[in-house]
Amino acid sequence: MPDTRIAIVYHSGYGHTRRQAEAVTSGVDRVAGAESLLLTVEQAPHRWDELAAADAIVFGTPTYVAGASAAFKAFQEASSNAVMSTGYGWQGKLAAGFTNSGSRSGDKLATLIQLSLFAAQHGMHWVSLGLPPANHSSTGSEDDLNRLGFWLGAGAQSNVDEEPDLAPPESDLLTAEHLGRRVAETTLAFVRGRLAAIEPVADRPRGGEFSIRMETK
Ligand SMILES: Cc1cc2nc3c(=O)[nH]c(=O)nc-3n(C[C@H](O)[C@H](O)[C@H](O)COP(=O)(O)O)c2cc1C
Repeated sequence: MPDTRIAIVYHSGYGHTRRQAEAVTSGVDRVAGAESLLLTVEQAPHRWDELAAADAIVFGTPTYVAGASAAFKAFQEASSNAVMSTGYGWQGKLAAGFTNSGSRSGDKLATLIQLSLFAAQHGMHWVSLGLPPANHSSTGSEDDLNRLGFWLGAGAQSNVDEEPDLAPPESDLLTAEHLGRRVAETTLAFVRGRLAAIEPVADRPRGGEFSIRMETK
């Protein structure tokens, strides 16, 4: 049994963002105690129970016309009925995001902001990329991790005349893998910390079944 399960929900029209999603998944699976669940936005609406059981959800979409793709937006809207309206089941989960587009900028930041607002509307805790920006000096290169210089999530860039076996480049896939590993490690710390904060009823002076141990200096 893994200690934590992390879902990755993504859309990819032509396969490039799928490569990024697979890299996030492999980053999650590199962390002992963590297990990934990779779902497309087409599959996710049939798997709400499995998403409810995950401790974290990583959202991924191509940037189409300066925002998430219409297919990803449809998943967002479906979650409003299926998750928000039925009791905010994703509240307290961790979240992160990634996006891929044709241009180096391509307005990907707008998409990452959109994903983080989506997580906030669900009451989730956002995990940032956690890498310094790179490829911004005379010694930088396209091979650097985080070559596109994002903080909010993982960015990738795919030349529009290249198939997914060539684009996005390895540096962007390694950046996505880093995000997956970071989300898994952060989620494990969060889940284990939450468990450690819960005392069994026998240790409680009064009240219900569990108490949260509040320690003050
Ligand atoms: C409808 C549409 C809109 C797009 N808009 C943008 C854009 O705003 N910025 C950008 O850099 N690339 C844009 N692109 C290019 C895609 O982001 C790029 O080809 C990406 O790799 C596609 O990912 P996918 O193969 O996972 O669908 C657009 C592509 C399409 C089809």
